Amino acid sequence: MQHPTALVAASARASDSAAVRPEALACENVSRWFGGLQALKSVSIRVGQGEIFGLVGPNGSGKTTLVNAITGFYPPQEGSIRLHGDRIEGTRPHKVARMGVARTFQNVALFRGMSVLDNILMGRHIFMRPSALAAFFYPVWAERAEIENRRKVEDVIDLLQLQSVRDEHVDTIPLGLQKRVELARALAAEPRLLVLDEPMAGMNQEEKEYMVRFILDAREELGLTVLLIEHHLDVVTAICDRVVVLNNGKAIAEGPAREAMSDPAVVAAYIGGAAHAA
Ligand SMILES: Nc1ncnc2c1ncn2[C@@H]1O[C@H](COP(=O)(O)OP(=O)(O)OP(=O)(O)O)[C@@H](O)[C@H]1O
Repeated sequence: MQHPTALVAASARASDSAAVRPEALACENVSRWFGGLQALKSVSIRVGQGEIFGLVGPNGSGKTTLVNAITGFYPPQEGSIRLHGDRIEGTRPHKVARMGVARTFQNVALFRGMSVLDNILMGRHIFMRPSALAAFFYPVWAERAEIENRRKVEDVIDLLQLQSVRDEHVDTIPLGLQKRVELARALAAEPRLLVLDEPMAGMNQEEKEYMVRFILDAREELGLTVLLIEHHLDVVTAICDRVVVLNNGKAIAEGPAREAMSDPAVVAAYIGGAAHAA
């Protein structure tokens, strides 16, 4: 297992080609208010296919609000969002999911009382049709679909090395593994864009290193684009091709992670804010 900082060179090489990648996601002048509070102020980002793009900024800067705008939970009141060229602003979350966007949440959001395997299978729900009727009229089709769902889930279990806990209840496994199960459930949906909201929150160093490795493996093997909200700045500089830094709802820097993070406006925002970088 490589330490995250050992991955800087690979990330730097990847960023060289970031500008010429085809577009996966583009937000243009996205704004969102909550009552009198403007949480996003005309934010624009462009994410290339296959990039790991970091969303960084002090607490309350608007990172989750931008992710919620993209995934349809809180549509923007101004601006546009394109996913692989299609306009999606205002699209409902389940439709955005069907268009190939999967996300994990800041606080672990697993189905308590269910096994690791069943939680990951839930990630396949977007491929499941009204099954009772289908199973009655098309038993062969339903059986094939079930086999395919289970095969995909087994692939994800192998990729994220979850074999040893596959039958455990999620409540009984450590937080680091719960976060990995959440990632597995997102990958089971076969997304093109994977949105990770603080996947390493609350993790120790070893758990962080595993998570870094799995995100890189998933990007590599599944050809994903990744949008990553992360407070651990060592991880951000190690694995993100590019980042945008938000502060008070505004984008104050964008570019390769190291350059953006050393921008004087970013340093000032972090000193002035409540950053809890590692
Ligand atoms: N549903 C909501 N209702 C009202 N205000 C909200 C809502 N969601 C976010 N906000 C406000 O919008 C601002 C941006 O919040 P957001 O959660 O996007 O920040 P963040 O950068 O993700 O913060 P953190 O790093 O702490 O998760 C904050 O002032 C927050 O209180």
